[in-house]
Amino acid sequence: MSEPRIIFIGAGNMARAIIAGLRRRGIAGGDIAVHAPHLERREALAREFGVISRAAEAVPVAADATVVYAAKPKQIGTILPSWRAALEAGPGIFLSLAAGVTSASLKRLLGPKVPVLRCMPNTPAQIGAGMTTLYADASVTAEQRAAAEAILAAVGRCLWLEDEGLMDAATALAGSGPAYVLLFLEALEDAGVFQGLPRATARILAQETVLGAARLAKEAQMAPSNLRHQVTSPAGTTAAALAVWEEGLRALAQRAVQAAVDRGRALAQMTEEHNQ
Ligand SMILES: NC(=O)C1=CN([C@@H]2O[C@H](COP(=O)(O)OP(=O)(O)OC[C@H]3O[C@@H](n4cnc5c(N)ncnc54)[C@H](OP(=O)(O)O)[C@@H]3O)[C@@H](O)[C@H]2O)C=CC1
Ligand SMILES: O=C(O)[C@@H]1CCC=N1
Repeated sequence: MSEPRIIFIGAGNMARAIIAGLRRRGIAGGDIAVHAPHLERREALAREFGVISRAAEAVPVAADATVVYAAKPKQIGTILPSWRAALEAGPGIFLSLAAGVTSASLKRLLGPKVPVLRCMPNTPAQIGAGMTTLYADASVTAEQRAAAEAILAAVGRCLWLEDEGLMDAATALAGSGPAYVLLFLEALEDAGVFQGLPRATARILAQETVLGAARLAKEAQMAPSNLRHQVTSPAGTTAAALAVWEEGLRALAQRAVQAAVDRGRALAQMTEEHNQ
């Protein structure tokens, strides 16, 4: 049997989502290996997707392999050094999902020879509706970028950032973003229940409205403000509600995204200090 070409370090939520996408795209289970400490977690992936389950320890990898880091950012300094020799041996690439961990940090851990790429997917990847930003510096070739993008394209849309400094903002907007939208959904559902709608009805109304508005914004190719004006009759119900939202929503969005950016930078700093 040939060696797997896509090797996951970590068998958690994001690894599972991406593996599911790769299998949907027709990548063979035998082309994918998963390394993680807990037998049950990685064996569950092996049963469900036919991938190769392996202990956490590093092993030599195929020359054209992509090693995907899908364990937690704070563990990166202890996990990566053992993979350095395997990665340095071949022309394979290293693709990190770790929030906040910079290319410079990764290169310090893996050495200057290993092509390092970063990405920031999000949890709608579980259903193939993910939004991933990617970054690689100028030393990474077009073929290496394409190999990384092919993996993330299996779970949704991909966008490249030219400036690594913007990865923190992308993480705060799209990486964490599903949680903001889900909180909004929950709040709308509760507000509907407060007005007397049955819970199940309020949930359907909230879900379909958020989904429909997001699709409209994407497909109509108009600014959200123009589409909002279409809903807003003079002195009508929408105008009354919007006046309340405007009391705080924009300022809250700014503060929330800023808090995520600040936290990302603090975590990166802690990871950096931990790795020195
Ligand atoms: N969750 C999210 O919304 C997003 C997360 N990310 C990033 O993705 C990465 C993974 O996050 P997520 O999937 O949520 O995390 P999880 O906690 O679900 O998964 C982490 C995995 O790492 C494994 N692990 C722990 N130690 C080792 C080791 N020594 N070697 C190999 N694997 C190990 C764990 O193994 P075991 O199962 O055996 O315990 C677990 O499977 C993080 O870096 C995060 O920043 C990026 C975008 C969005
Ligand atoms: O909350 C976190 O730190 C990770 C990164 C983006 C989404 N989840």
